[in-house]
Amino acid sequence: MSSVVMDSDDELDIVQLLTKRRELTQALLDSPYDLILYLKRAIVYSDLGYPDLAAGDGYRALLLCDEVRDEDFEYHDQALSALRTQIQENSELPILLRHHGADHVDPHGGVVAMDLDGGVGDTTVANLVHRASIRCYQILSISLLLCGSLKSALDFCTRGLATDHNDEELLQAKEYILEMGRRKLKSSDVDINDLPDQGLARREVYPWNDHEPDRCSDETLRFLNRELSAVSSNCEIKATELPTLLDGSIGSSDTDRTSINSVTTNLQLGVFAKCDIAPGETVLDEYSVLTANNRLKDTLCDACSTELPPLAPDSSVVGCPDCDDIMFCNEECLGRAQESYHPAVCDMDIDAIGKDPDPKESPNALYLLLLARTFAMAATQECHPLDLKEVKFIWGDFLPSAANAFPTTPKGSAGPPPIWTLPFSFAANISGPLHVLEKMDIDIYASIANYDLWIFNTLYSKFRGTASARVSLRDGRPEVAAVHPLWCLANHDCDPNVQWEWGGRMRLWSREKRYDGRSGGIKSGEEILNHYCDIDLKVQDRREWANGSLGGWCMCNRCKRESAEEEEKKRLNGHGAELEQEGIEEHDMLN
Ligand SMILES: C[S@@+](CC[C@H](N)C(=O)[O-])C[C@H]1O[C@@H](n2cnc3c(N)ncnc32)[C@H](O)[C@@H]1O
Repeated sequence: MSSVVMDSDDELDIVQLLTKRRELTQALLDSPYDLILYLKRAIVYSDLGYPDLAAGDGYRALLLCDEVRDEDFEYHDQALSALRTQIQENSELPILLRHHGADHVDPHGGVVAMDLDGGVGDTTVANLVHRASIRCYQILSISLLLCGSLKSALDFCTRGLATDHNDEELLQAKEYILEMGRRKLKSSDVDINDLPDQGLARREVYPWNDHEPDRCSDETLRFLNRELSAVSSNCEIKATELPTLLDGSIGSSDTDRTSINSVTTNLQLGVFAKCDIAPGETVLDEYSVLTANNRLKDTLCDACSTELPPLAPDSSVVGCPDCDDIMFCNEECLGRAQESYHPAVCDMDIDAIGKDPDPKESPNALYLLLLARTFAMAATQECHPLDLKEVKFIWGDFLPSAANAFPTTPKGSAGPPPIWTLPFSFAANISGPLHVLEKMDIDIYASIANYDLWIFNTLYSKFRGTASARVSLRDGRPEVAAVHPLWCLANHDCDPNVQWEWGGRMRLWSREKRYDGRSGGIKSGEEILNHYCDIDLKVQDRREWANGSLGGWCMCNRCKRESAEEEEKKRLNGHGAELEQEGIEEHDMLN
């Protein structure tokens, strides 16, 4: 894994930019409808190397431009008053609105004479909003390009050029987007509808994220073991050294990988037997409301996402007394929903979001729905989303910020660096979550303390590393997803000693027999070896899956042995032992 070497000047810059970001965030908490503050923070994010977060702020600023322009809009008065204050107090506005900080395409391009002369009349405001909206389009076009979200980048660029068809920065941005589009599509003709929108962003504990716990501390382990004792009598959670997994592009044989992996381990959590567990005995039985399903008007429980029992006169099925069409398995599920998430979405017309998606959008839609459920839990429980106990302690597969700090430039952009492993698109990470919040009647400006883009990204990182899915029997696509915060602490092995089934509750029990017919049972002190993939797959298929889902090849004893056997077979057949690996598209457990 490569990282960027930084000198002390770079570090000083970063410290200063982080201070600016903190001050601007505080200013936004005090004045949430100020589009200029959003633009300023977007530029800081861009200079810090977070184009996804820059795009998020550019988009909120663009929405606020509409609020200023249209007096019928909900936040018109607040947005206009914040802008008038900026005009009166901020003499640097014309400079800010001219061009883009560090990533600007032409530092002197697009300069428009702007006379603010301290006036706050309609003409000044109209001029300023016009210029600000172009600035938003510039930031969105370049930032989305850097994340690889090309279709949205071109869409915003085209909208910007419709506002000012001579804007040099937008014209240049359009060239860059088309150039990358031609390379991606391997064609000289670029149709916006063919451009990819699925890009990547940095997956990390942001330097300002103070919600993450020390996952291996005594305090965390005490808390988690208290939670575990409610769903398991024979296991405990402990810190454990795991081999650091390397992605499939580094070395092709097990010999390469074993020599690299043998020196690298990292401290994570795992689940261990605290007494002998007999074959067939239950290991864990966990209920979660952090579930989602993407079937519109289907017969699933809204809380646990299991199939509802048949509707008969003595059926246990109950509906919410205050809204239509929302059904639960029984009073227990209704009760859990009422105490944990349902009041925030009761009768809110939120049901259609993410439902019946285009098949290739199925996993993204489920993750967005998990995000929506988290928002509802946070709002109902009046808690920060990252402090919910179902979310706070789960694995996020984060990389250190320094490893992610790749300089990116729109010129000749090859797309986001592959070390950025969080799948990102404008729809899934920016507009989708904001749409959910609006449907929940949450003010998307006044609530950034709880619902800022970096928080959505942190949630996505966690869900992509831990959610399990059920696929449709009709078309094999994922249609139901859930996070079981304790189940997901058990590590993977292709020779698992447990089996699991998820139907309302996640049940884990000791296998009667291991995959090769050995008898089951787990000895006290042994690790609970879960399985996240189909263990009947061949070793190469399991490894391809693990490369995308675990973040590297599985190095369990079974994989190492079977892979050596395959290599030997190939050698004997004279085919060579090279294994082709596909590039990583997605790191998640749903795929
Ligand atoms: C769902 S989490 C499992 C629990 C995790 N160890 C924790 O601390 O919460 C999945 C992550 O655990 C790690 N992991 C699971 N099984 C592993 C294995 N067999 N070898 C190495 N790492 C493993 C990988 O980093 C993977 O991304």
